[in-house]
Amino acid sequence: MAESGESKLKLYSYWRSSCSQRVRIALNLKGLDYEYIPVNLLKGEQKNPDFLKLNPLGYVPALVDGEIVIADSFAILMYLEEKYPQHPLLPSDLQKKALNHQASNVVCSNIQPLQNIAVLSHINKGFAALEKLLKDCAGKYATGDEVSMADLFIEPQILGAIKRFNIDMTQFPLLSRLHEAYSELPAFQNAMPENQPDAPPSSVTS
Ligand SMILES: N[C@@H](CCC(=O)N[C@@H](CS)C(=O)NCC(=O)O)C(=O)O
Repeated sequence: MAESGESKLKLYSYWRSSCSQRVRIALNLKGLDYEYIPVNLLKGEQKNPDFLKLNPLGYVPALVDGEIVIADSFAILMYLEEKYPQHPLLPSDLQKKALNHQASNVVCSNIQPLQNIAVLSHINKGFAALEKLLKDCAGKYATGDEVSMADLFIEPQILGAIKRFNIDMTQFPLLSRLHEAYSELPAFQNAMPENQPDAPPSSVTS
């Protein structure tokens, strides 16, 4: 909820953007009301001069909180984490916290930027690394039995891999199990691409 005297958070998002989806999950988990502002990447709206004022790189997501503008999902999540400590995304245990940072960065740096047809093999490599990284610490979720930051990075990437790139996730049993667990959580369900206001009707079955 917006605190009194504060304007409502605004999220510039694209329904199918995994980077935007991470932030949507965080906003949902923390129970924060926000205005959804669609940016149609296929129409090139991320390159509109008005949007470039928010993020000169021309990427979604971007979060606007009053006078504060933050682009880049990682920076947004850190901001939300500090300003709205409810439902912490980072465990207090230092090792698990570091593991969350590491897993998040595997997605951020080694999977998502490479997510196009020519480089699908990099996605498989990143998923294989995540399987190894998490094998000794995963509980119901990536680093234990509570949802934490790594989960927010992992699920949109799995969804994208399945729905857009037809990657066979059975080769990644741990990630497949986590995917099942996420699919039962309302915060994750409500953040799904097809449940966003700018999703085309046909996306429900895609
Ligand atoms: N590191 C950035 C990456 C942002 C990013 O790559 N966003 C993609 C969508 S997931 C985008 O806006 N692409 C638009 C384009 O390539 O023109 C983040 O995590 O927010």
